[in-house]
Amino acid sequence: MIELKSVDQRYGGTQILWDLNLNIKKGSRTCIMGRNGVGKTTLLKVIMGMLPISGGSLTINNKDAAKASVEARPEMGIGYVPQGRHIFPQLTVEENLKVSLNCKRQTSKTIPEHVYELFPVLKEMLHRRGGDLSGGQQQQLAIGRALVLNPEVLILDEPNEGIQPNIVQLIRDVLLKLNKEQGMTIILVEQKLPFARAIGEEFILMEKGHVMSSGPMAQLTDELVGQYLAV
Ligand SMILES: Nc1ncnc2c1ncn2[C@@H]1O[C@H](COP(=O)(O)OP(=O)(O)OP(=O)(O)O)[C@@H](O)[C@H]1O
Repeated sequence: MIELKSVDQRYGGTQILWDLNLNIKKGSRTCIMGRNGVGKTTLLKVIMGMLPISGGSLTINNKDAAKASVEARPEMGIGYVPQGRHIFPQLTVEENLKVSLNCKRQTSKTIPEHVYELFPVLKEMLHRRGGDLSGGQQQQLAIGRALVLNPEVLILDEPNEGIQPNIVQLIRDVLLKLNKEQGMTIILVEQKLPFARAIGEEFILMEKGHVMSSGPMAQLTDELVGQYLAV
């Protein structure tokens, strides 16, 4: 459902992504891995339409998405949880969640109850300012905000950075539930191997803007880990 063919991307004169090919299937769980600075976030931003590509093609549900703006992504059924969460600190939890309701895809003007069922703390803290929440609560808010639009694909950039273990477990359980019960496609950038193995059915290993290896998670050998992930 998301396909990249020979994609190149540049920041000014510096090429970051090189001849990148990727085919994300509907209902799959894919984990993108690699050391710091290899281009994982850049790849997600390309899929999100936040960065233009300088070569190749990007299609979403067989439609050319290379020139479609980031604002068009929710209508295409894509939800995004950025690195660093990017919640609005001055707005309440409820107001943060309602930000998504302004999007055209959303016909209802209320927050779907399942968001609170998945993350009960959001209901408890509905009137608390986003900036006053803990890191783990903010991450639940960031994921909840993306889920308000009932996306078909959920893209997450290192959701566990600086999060305590019980919340990491909750996020893992929520992602697996969304995938298994709703068939939601999950694309995850993750550096921590146990979490990547728990979520990913497929892996993609990147280095210096290239995909070096990909396949079923069972084929992610210690040798590949040593070569492309260990620091
Ligand atoms: N706005 C920018 N302008 C120029 N170069 C950038 C910009 N953003 C990122 N880069 C460079 O692009 C490369 C890839 O960065 P990117 O953030 O995609 O890597 P990453 O694999 O997600 O790293 P991390 O795990 O640290 O988040 C890095 O060399 C980075 O310095």
